[in-house]
Amino acid sequence: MLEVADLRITYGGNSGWFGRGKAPPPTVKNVNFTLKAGETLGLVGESGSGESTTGKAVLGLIPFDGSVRIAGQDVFQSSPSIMLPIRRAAQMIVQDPYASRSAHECRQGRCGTAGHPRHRDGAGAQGKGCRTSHPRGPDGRCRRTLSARIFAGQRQRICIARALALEPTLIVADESVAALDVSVRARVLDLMLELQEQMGLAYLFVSHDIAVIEKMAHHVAVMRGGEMGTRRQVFESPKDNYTRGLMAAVPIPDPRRHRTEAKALRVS
Ligand SMILES: Nc1ncnc2c1ncn2[C@@H]1O[C@H](COP(=O)(O)OP(=O)(O)OP(=O)(O)O)[C@@H](O)[C@H]1O
Repeated sequence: MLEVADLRITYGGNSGWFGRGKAPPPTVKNVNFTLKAGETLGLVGESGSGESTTGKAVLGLIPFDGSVRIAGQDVFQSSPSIMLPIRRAAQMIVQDPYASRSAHECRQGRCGTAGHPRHRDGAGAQGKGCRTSHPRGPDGRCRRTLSARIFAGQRQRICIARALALEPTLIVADESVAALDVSVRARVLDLMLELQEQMGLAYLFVSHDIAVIEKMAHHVAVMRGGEMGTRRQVFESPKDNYTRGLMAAVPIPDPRRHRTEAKALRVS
């Protein structure tokens, strides 16, 4: 579904007076991974290590060096006629459900529609979007509600619905549940897993929340450190020091385990 090879991204490539200054260092370099249909790759790393940048490059939203292929087609080098279905097949679920909705959009019945008008097939896409945002609720309820009055979980489901309205096969989910409280987050993640099973979706899942990655990902790639493997390999027996440090920084919500581990650290 997705092949990324030797990805390199530099922001502000031409710096200085007429671009003659020293080029800034790349934000992302040497990134390689693949993602199969129906699977999730969790992209983790400390803040600023370039996961979001990588997600944007995968969708062709920012320029990059190297190669990104979706369903075998090069994201930048294919002709527009080849790219149109590929752009429809790869969608993003954004990080902030509050920033992504205007207060009146839902009332106007546009909350379930998505993408560039060229991608839409009118009422079909809109109806599908609304059904997806309310899989267990009455059809089209969101059309009558101001989005300012929709609660966070519902908003995030609308973001998911927008991404799904074009029937994508690949979704880049960039901190998609970061703005949600714990119980709503769990419900949205369950919904995403359910949709993955039903639609065979591939997710590139970017999150700083290791617990979210542990729940969602089949494979995990660590930015900066570069370790990659199955969820089990990376979480249970990380080989790289950077990954071990990243895992050790995750707070343990069990005070008894925390005390035992702290004691063990003091003894050693
Ligand atoms: N448009 C931009 N122009 C210049 N620099 C940018 C731009 N977007 C991001 N950066 C810089 O690139 C680096 C990586 O940003 P990115 O958002 O990809 O990181 P991240 O690991 O996803 O972290 P976070 O989740 O905290 O945003 C950061 O230092 C950031 O300041």
